[in-house]
Amino acid sequence: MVNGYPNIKINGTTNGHIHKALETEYGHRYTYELLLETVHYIRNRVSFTPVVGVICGSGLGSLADCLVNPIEIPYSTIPHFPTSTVKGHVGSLVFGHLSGLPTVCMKGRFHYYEGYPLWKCCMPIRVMKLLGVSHLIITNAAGGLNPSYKVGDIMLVKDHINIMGFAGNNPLQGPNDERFGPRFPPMNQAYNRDIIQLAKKVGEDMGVENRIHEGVYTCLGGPNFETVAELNMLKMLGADAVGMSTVHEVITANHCDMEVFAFSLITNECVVQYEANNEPNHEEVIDVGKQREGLLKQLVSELLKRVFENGITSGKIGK
Ligand SMILES: O=P(O)(O)O[C@H]1O[C@H](CO)[C@@H](O)[C@H]1O
Ligand code: HPA
Repeated sequence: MVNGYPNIKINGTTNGHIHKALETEYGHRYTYELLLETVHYIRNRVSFTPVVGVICGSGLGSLADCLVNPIEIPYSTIPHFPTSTVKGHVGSLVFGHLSGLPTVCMKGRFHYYEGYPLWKCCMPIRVMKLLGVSHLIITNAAGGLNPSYKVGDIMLVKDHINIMGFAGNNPLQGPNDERFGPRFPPMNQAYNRDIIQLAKKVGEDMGVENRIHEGVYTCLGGPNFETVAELNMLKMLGADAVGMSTVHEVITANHCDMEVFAFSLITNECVVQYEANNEPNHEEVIDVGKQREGLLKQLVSELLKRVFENGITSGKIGK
């Protein structure tokens, strides 16, 4: 490997043309070294090493309010960081302690529809990894496809369908730097099963087990909400909830060997019939996030406490 590019040799010599082509195609991507500059900037401002990362979904930024002694760093001031452009995504990293654990919250994420390529949307995940984060909690607002889901319910993500990946759009595309992870990462145990079980138990103890489900999330590119035909297709494929984020983040986090737990707040029921006249909208999505913030804060704080009390590291079978 040379600067993250494969050192391709043809007839015994390194092929400069191929290098040049890769440079043009992928040279704009974040190298390991570039991300270290971002990490260096952050470390100069935060005195502790975060072990937990939380990505706050649309309207869920208040999860960061749980942090004790918060230090907030706007994305716009961090070297090489993209900026947030979506309502309900403030655009800052907040460091502090959550249930006694050193934590960093992303108050605002990056979406493909904002014009960022997937590798850019996922850049903060590698930054969190380099900072020391081992456990990542990913949250999102999503439309409920499963007819048993109601607005305000929580879906613990047990798996995903990477629709954008079907067309070859993947955050790991391009030269692979082994310092982040392997060329061909497995994805069949992408969501830590032990943490899912623990979250169900926390839900029971909070008396909200009837509002908590386990299901399959899928992500489309957005920004438009889906057509009736698209939603019916996604249902047939086995998706229980649909959104415009998370999947590529989960892939990037697994690639660099983080423990991942994700949940969706069901903010609207997907309209799967032509006769219905209700339409989804982003304001409603954010409102539902606000209505459920108390419950989600309690769930996340209690879950994290138990994850670390129980010493859950890998939720993978056989590890
Ligand atoms: O996935 P998060 O960021 O929670 O946001 C969801 O809400 C927005 C649509 O209202 C989309 O961005 C969708 O992905
Ligand atoms: N579709 C896609 N993304 C979403 C939805 C939806 O219905 N609700 C919240 N984010």
